Amino acid sequence: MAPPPSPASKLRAMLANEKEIIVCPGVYDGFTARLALNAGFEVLYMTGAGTTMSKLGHADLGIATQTDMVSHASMLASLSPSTPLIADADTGYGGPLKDQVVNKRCGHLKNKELVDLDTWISRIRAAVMAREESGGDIVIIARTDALAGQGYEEASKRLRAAVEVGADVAFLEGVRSVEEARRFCGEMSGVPCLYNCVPGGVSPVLSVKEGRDCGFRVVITPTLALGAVFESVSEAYRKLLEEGDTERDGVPVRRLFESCGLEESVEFDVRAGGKLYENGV
Ligand SMILES: C[C@](O)(C(=O)O)[C@H](CC(=O)O)C(=O)O
Repeated sequence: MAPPPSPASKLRAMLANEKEIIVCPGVYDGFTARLALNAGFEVLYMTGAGTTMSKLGHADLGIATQTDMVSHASMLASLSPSTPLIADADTGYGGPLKDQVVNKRCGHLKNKELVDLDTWISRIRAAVMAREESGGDIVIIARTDALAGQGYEEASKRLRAAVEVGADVAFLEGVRSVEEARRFCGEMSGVPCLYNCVPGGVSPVLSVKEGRDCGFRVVITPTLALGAVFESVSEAYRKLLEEGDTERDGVPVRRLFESCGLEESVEFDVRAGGKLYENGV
């Protein structure tokens, strides 16, 4: 029997289908990844900002290390090994990928500093070489932050150069208008383009349909889950502190565990001959 396709080749096949727009919910921990999988998403996006906030409790200022990102991505990928995971690799930590200085910041903050084109391209090339040497087929997404400080022409030149050395997808960070978005997708002539949808950032918030109409092939929503948790958890904590409300109608704990694979884990153990859970949990 042929081995199942790798998640990377699944993502490649989705990218090859020009009619398709790949919608990637931002996930920042195992729980949000489970919720996204349970909802039925076919591709997940591990946000670096969310990883830094959830794992380290800090803002997106280049505080997370390569080890933080790799361990987080490995954990998320393990929850559904057949599901493609797009993982933020920031500036590559001394190697690839985005073109900010290593002390990067969220692309929607001010006064970003960039490395020069040659330095950035060597980062992308390093990722491409690592892919070749590993015999893998991961999809490399090149992101430039040049739009804010250096303008459209420079940003577009950088992305073209990145594609020339082997990047698969172009990510123009901080697109400023729908017109710019359309122009960019049109001019990248066939190279799949990614849209970063961040409320309160510098880019318009586009629906999936609007993103598709502009010509984007991939949409990521890095802060979607963070925003939802921010609102609802802040309110639940406020109610507990100020009103002593302990959530009488809260989500039953079993349902929470079930959302994270309770039944599958028990079933796996019983099938392996384990006795611990044979009478149920
Ligand atoms: C895409 C991004 O790099 C991320 O960490 O997911 C961030 C998202 C954000 O902070 O809103 C970005 O720099 O845009």
